[in-house]
Amino acid sequence: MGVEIVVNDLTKSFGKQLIWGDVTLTIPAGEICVMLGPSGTGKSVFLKTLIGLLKPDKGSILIEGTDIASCSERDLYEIRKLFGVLFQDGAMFGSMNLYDNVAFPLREHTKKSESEIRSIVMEKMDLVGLLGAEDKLPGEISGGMRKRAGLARALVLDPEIVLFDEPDSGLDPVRTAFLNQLIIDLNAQIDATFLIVTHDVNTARTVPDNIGLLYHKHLAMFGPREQLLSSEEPVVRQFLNAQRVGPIGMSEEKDADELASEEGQELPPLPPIPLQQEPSNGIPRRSQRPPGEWCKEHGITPPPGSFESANAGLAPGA
Ligand SMILES: Nc1ncnc2c1ncn2[C@@H]1O[C@H](COP(=O)(O)OP(=O)(O)OP(=O)(O)O)[C@@H](O)[C@H]1O
Repeated sequence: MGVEIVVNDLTKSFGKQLIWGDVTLTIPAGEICVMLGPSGTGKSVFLKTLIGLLKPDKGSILIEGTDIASCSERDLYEIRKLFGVLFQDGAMFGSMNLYDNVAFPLREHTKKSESEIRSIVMEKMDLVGLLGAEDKLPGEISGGMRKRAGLARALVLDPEIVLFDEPDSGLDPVRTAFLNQLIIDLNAQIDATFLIVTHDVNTARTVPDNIGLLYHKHLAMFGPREQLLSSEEPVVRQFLNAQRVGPIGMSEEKDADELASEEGQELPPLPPIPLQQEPSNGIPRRSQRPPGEWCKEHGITPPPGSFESANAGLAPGA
């Protein structure tokens, strides 16, 4: 069913450099969340902190009652078994074929026999559409296949939480669309909690239940997809619509002169909120909410044309 992650008042610095501070959010069990933010705002650092690879300076991360920011190494080892991680480049061992790469965590962390391992590896390879490619080396396959192999490996220990670090980086838009569908289908099937770090605005607009935005050393907003897609908050609006006008500049924040020169510039209206992408079998995911529910509950009128199509409001160039 997936587990909840409760992050409270988290702060992380490297030496004197504050990466982000006061990050508070709850990643709900079984749901899909996307974390966005300009380059260098510390999204990867956030993922690494969640799995205990980096220690925060302050704050807590509660998972099933254990605070992984302060627990013992032994407890951390146990908690880490709940996680599957898809690293940016798939993080495959180049000298091992896909079968051995996917089998690796099972051989390292369990006492399963080779025949049990075989059945799990083949099941996960099937889940990600890679049956038949077991003997290939990572260098012999495309980037998209490597990501799917990395995903199969992230799933072999039946994780309750799956973290995706830029799953779409380096993929063309069609491969990204297939990978997003696979992510949605997997969530429906295994019900784990998914957190995806991405730069792809279209992915953020159509895939998740919730969106977070890290900006300027803090969490600018975190909430249901409809909340962020209907938000007039300048940073959220600029980022989710891939616009140049707004507080985010070429290298993080615009200075006062740049902002002053934009004064009076009319912002384009908010684009329609697209329908959330559904599992390919058409059966709604357990955590899926009816389109428009959040807006209705909060008395927000969504932009005209919202919830009419999955491609509504595609940001230009996204
Ligand atoms: N181990 C480390 N030691 C010191 N500084 C680090 C370390 N890891 C990351 N940083 C710094 O933390 C900042 C945030 O890095 P991070 O990779 O998390 O950003 P990001 O938002 O994921 O960026 P991108 O979108 O470009 O992948 C960067 O300035 C980086 O140099």
